[in-house]
Amino acid sequence: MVVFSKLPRIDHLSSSRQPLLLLLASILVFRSAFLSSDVTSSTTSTAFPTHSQADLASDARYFPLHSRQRNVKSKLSLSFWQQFRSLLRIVIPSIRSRDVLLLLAHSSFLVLRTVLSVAVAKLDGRIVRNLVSADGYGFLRGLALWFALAVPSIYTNSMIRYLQSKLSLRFRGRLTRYIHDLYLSSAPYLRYHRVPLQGIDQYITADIESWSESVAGIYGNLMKPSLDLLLFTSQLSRALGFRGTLLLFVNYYLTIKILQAVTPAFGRLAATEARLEGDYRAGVGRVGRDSEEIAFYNGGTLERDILTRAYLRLIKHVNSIYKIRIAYEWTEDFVIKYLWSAAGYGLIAVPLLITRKRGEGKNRVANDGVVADRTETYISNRRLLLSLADAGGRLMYAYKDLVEVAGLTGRLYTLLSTLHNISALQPALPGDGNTFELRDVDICIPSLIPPSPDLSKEKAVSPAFDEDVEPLDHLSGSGTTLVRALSLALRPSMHLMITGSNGVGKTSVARVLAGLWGPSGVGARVTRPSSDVDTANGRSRPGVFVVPQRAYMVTGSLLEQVIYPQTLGEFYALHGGNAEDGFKELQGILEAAHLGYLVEREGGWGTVKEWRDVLSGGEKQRMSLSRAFYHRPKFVILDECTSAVSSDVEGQMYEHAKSLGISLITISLRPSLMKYHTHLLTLVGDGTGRWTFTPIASSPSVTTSDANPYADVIASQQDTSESQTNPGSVAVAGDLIRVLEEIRSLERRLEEAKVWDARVRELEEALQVREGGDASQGR
Ligand SMILES: Nc1ncnc2c1ncn2[C@@H]1O[C@H](COP(=O)(O)OP(=O)(O)OP(=O)(O)O)[C@@H](O)[C@H]1O
Repeated sequence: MVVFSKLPRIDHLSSSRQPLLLLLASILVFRSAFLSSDVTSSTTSTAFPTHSQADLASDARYFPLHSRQRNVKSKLSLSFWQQFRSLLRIVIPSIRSRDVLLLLAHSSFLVLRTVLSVAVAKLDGRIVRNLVSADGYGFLRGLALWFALAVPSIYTNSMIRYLQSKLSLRFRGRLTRYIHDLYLSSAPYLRYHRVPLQGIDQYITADIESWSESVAGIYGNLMKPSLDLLLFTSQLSRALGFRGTLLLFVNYYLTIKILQAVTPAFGRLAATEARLEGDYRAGVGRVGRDSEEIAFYNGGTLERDILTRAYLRLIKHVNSIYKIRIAYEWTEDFVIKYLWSAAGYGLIAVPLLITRKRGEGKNRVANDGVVADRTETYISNRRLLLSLADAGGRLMYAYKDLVEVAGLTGRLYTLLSTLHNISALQPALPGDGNTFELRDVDICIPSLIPPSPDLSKEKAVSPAFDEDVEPLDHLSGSGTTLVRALSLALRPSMHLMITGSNGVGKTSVARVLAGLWGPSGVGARVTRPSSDVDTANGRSRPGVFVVPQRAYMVTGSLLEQVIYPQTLGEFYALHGGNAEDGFKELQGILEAAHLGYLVEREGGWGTVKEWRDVLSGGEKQRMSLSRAFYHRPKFVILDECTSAVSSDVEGQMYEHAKSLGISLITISLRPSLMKYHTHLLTLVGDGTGRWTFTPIASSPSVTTSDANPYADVIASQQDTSESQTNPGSVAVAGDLIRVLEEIRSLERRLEEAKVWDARVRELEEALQVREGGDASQGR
């Protein structure tokens, strides 16, 4: 009786209903205000602000490399919480952000659901009490209240689900935006080009999505059961007294200890699963991308084996997770469903049995009231205990989810810390804005070196780390040296041809010239031409533009292929309301690239196709060159980009580029291209890094001093640097030039031979005609 007298009587429910109704009403008002603003701002809510390079640079301090997860086996280690906090800073950037509002709304509904659960438990007891004491009116009133409570309960549940999905979407949106801004960074970082992680698409797509969903889910899964536990325990403790409450806490403690002992390293398992998923996804992507080449080789069977192996590795791992989970789930089910319920029965039964013994011998009328009270208390307590068991179960599931989130957090942190710790490439010197100059530059293959000794130490102590994360390198260190102490200066109207055998480092020189690789060497200096605004047409003119070996076709319309990397918005802004002029200019550019037929054939500038597959190899190369014609850079680097173009068209395009005032830097092995250049850089390729830089004196393409405003510059360059070399390479360069000259003279003779051949045929025909005439006269 002592126990029951401590319980709040159900009759007092009506007085406690007031705050409940108040809470409900305020949440409804808050929610309607929230949703209406949601509808009006639906377009902006998904567009998150761009992060500037300065913001990103200052964020780097939150992503140091040394706080990467040391040992995933320790489940929720300190480093996990540090990493998690760094990621939270991105998804909830400020206390005044909309996400905090969403979290508040979500939390309010979670609190409301718990309050409603307690009310339902009490009402349950009250209905049964009315039944036992045969109070028909009370029973009907209870039933009416039951339905009244159902409405907010159902509404609350659906709002919790809605707000959770919304939170997850916003987390994903913010993280994606942040990583896009960081990953697709322009020079001097070029992180998308220099990041040393494999399977980056898996990190940016699937990992971000899983992390956002799990984190939004975990908030509800942790908060609701924790609230339930608090509230139900406080309600029950009134009924169970000190000893009962103590036993309840002993029960909690034992549960946590047992489950901790049997919980596997879900974090590491989840991280490995994501990595294997990424390997498989990359394999499928590769086959789709290079399907034609694979089909030419008939390599389907081999590719199938490679994909199957990747898939089996993934499935084997997923299967092992399922097996590991069996033992855990057995224990979890037993503890939560059976141990907790049994403990609950015990806790209720003890006081009941004790009071029964004490109450024996009292009169029958009094006993009727006691039985009704006892039934009500039993029903309420039993419901609370069942809800408690349920809350405990959900808390344990949430713990498991949290450990899995630790794995995903580790992967995302690895991505972010790697991106943040890619150092900026050494900026080029400004110079006069029109000159390309290299001084004592070593061209080195960037080596796979860890950026700090700390990291290598860390990797050594962390087996989980080794397993899941590829070695971290920075594309700025110095590895094998391809070219030593390269020095050259290029001014406008100087046209350079770079030649040398395969793999000698020609493209690598272009990488340094374009700023993709940093220069190495003591006192190395690079001066690059800068972008200018063309005074003639007010358009920006890039200092350098590269047409790479492999033609790249962007996703989008035919127009976007030509103007790449300019955006459609920039194109239309440039031409104001008169885009027709722009299209006319572009048509002229396509004509110059011998692609004039394309617009009509493909159905207009707006046609969107998979251009990579639609255009032939030669067409793709000509399209790439047309981009250079469109942007009219001061210098264009042409890296074997006309190998699939016929030599007559190739020559016309080279001449066209020069007529636009573009200086050529051509990487090629074709001697026929020499005539379009004024200088030759030869990479010797004997492993010593030697080179020669020589004027091509007899170049027929060098314009006369009348037409060429820079002729004096060229002349002075030819005078002063007849042949810039590093020691010992003069002979090799001389040989090469002699060979090239000989080829050119043979080509000239071949042309002459064709003329003589035609003349001989002409004379033979004339002779035949004369002989025929003589013969007829003789007859
Ligand atoms: N990122 C890299 N990592 C490792 N090695 C590289 C890397 N880039 C280039 N190399 C190596 O550096 C050497 C020079 O490469 P590069 O592409 O500059 O040659 P190339 O002279 O342009 O050859 P080709 O005429 O065949 O196009 C090659 O042996 C190549 O394998």
